[in-house]
Amino acid sequence: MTEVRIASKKIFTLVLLHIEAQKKILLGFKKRGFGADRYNGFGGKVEAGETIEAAAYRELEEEAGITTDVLEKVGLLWFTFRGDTKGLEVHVFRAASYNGVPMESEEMKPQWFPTSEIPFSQMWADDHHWFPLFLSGKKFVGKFHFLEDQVTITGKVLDVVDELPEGFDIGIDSC
Ligand SMILES: CNc1ncnc2c1ncn2[C@@H]1O[C@H](COP(=O)(O)OP(=O)(O)OP(=O)(O)O)[C@@H](O)[C@H]1O
Repeated sequence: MTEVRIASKKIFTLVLLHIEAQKKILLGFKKRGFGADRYNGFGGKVEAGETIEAAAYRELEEEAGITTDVLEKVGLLWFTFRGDTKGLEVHVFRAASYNGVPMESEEMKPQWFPTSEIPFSQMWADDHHWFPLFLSGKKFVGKFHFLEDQVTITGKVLDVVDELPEGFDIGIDSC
């Protein structure tokens, strides 16, 4: 067990558009910034004065050029990195339908994938742990501790829950 001291947190959203009837999911190839050159859902930092849900709708539109009528909150993830006292709290949402046509933005290039062919080798290392829970309609809470390389996971907790907590506490954690 390693002790991790987290002094502050940043809140992010992550939206996954999952069309269950067609067994497909929309991901975006991130062209710049944090997580560049990886596929991910659409999302970003929650801005001051904005609700987390509003940020999720906004980022989906900004990054993928589409809107959705309903977002369901399905997951809460907590990422920490060795040598960094900042925690990343990611609120994961599911969209089951959308309006418009997915379009490439400055940040993301959207691409559909069959849910049986999700490109985990080109995604964040945590994704292959929790995507199966997402795809099977579960709600989940996960904590992942990474090395500085942002690839190696040295600590992991992942639980299926009935109700999602509001967020994570900063302070001392072990993993
Ligand atoms: C560590 N393991 C991780 N696994 C899966 N997803 C992760 C992640 N860590 C961050 N994410 C997501 O990556 C996006 C970053 O967003 P990011 O581009 O930094 O934000 P935003 O669009 O506000 O940035 P700009 O400042 O405009 O560039 C955001 O959806 C966030 O939820």
